[in-house]
Amino acid sequence: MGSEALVHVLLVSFPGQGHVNPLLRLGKRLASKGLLVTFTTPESIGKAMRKASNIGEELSPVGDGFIRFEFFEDGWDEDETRRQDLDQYLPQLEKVGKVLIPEMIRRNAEQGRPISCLINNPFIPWVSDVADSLGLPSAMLWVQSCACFTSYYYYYHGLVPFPSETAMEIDVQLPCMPLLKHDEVPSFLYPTTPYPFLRRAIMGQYKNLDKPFCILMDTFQELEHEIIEYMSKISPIKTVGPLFKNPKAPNATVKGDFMKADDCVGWLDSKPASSIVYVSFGSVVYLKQDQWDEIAYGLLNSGVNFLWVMKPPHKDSGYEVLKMPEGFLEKAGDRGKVVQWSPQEQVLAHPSVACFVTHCGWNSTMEALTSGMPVVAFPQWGDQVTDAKYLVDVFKVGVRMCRGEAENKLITRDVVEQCLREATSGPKAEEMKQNAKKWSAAAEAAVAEGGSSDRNIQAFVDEVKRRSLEVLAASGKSTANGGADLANKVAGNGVAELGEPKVNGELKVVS
Ligand SMILES: O=c1c(-c2ccc(O)cc2)coc2cc(O[C@@H]3O[C@H](CO)[C@@H](O)[C@H](O)[C@H]3O)cc(O)c12
Ligand SMILES: O=c1ccn([C@@H]2O[C@H](COP(=O)(O)OP(=O)(O)O)[C@@H](O)[C@H]2O)c(=O)[nH]1
Repeated sequence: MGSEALVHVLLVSFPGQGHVNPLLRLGKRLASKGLLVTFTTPESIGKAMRKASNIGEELSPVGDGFIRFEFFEDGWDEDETRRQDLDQYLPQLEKVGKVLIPEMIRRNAEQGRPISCLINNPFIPWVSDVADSLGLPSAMLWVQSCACFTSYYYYYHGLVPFPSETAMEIDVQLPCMPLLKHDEVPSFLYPTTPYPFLRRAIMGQYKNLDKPFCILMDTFQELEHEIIEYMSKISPIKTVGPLFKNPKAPNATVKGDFMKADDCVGWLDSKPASSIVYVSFGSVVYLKQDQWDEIAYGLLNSGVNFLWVMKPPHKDSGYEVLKMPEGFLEKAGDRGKVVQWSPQEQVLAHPSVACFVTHCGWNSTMEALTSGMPVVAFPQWGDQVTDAKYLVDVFKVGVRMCRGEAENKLITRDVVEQCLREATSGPKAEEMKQNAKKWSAAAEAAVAEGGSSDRNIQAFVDEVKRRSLEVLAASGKSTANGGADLANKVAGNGVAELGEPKVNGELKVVS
């Protein structure tokens, strides 16, 4: 069967690594269930992805379906510095996306691949408006935890008091969640956050939350059981995680890294079991030089082996380029390896790695839990502070090294050393390892055939197929004939002239 006959979904991603990774993983999961998936994000990132990963023009088979890429221009010059300012960049993406995405949809229909559903991640909520205007259904992939989804939901609707200028230090109690201390609430919600643009970006998604027919989440029922059950009654959520485990296509080579990972697996292989600490703060967090130095000395003094990711800052970010302390690399010798970007999935799965010093981004959190890897929590901002609370107090797989950037406290080398020792040897380390292994087994079961996330993905795929029949019935064509009629009905300005969708009982699912 050719890819033309498959139901086709378009995934539109915000151009950040922590957003592309989960959406692309969802794409592979949907493809493995027999859909044709087109993944799109701005060309500026497309260029980086093509260079770093195996992404070509062609269709890649994944399980029973296929995935392909198309990128769109964001309308700015390659070296435009305004991209660093989300208050300017997000409106620009919306302006060009509202023209170029409908054009992409029309082109695909003309080429015999009519699109049946749009899926976006947060920060680009206008994708649902584009879908609406074309009479297409849309879904959203939430890329943080359900606990954070709930926190933002309660904040947006003003359902409980949050820290405010007049009451900064109040704790927040949300249903089915542990009490969050004021500094465990996602930090974009503090009145003092240095990143109000990220709060605005997230709130923009909540303004449009009634548009997607489904909110997919990269978490799993067993992990956040009570809060998922509670929020399911309020919002059409479906948990489909951990997305980075794909049992039907485990070796799919399609990856969305923006930077080529440095080769470090040979070095990991050369070290004894459970002897290495892996240190990474994700793709957007940058520490200050004095904090970096303390971590370096903490690593040296603890005597552990370590793999440390030191990624260069974006040239327009305004961050200082960090340096290792004088003589650090010589003192570490073969005990340590510093890389610019790591193949994190492989690192976390490696038997030589004992624990993960992480900024607790949600992707890193899910990857650690799923890999059965204990963590040392070093959150900075946003959802990271909430994720750290869960890793340490709820999932019980972590040691806390700090409480977040808002604390404005230098974590000394002695504290770093002490946390590393606690996480790598002794009874606490053993207990965390056992807990991490339990989460890993629960995660495997959730994505295995018939598991909670697998059932939810299957139900979503079935729903997309059902709705695709409605869309095609409304355009008077079936997928097999290319849906050129739909293409004709999509006007140049992106406004579809379709009537009310209606089901045509005679059409059959063609895949
Ligand atoms: O890429 C960005 C950009 C950005 C700015 C300019 C530009 O031209 C392109 C991109 C801004 O904020 C981000 C924030 C992020 O938060 C991260 O988002 C994850 C998923 O929501 C969380 O789990 C993590 O904790 C959190 O650190 C992740 C990102 O990838 C980005
Ligand atoms: O050296 C690195 C550092 C990070 N990552 C990946 O980048 C993503 C980072 O997402 P996360 O939500 O953890 O943090 P963010 O970068 O969004 O703050 C995760 O999928 C990591 O596996 C990676 O592949 N290599």
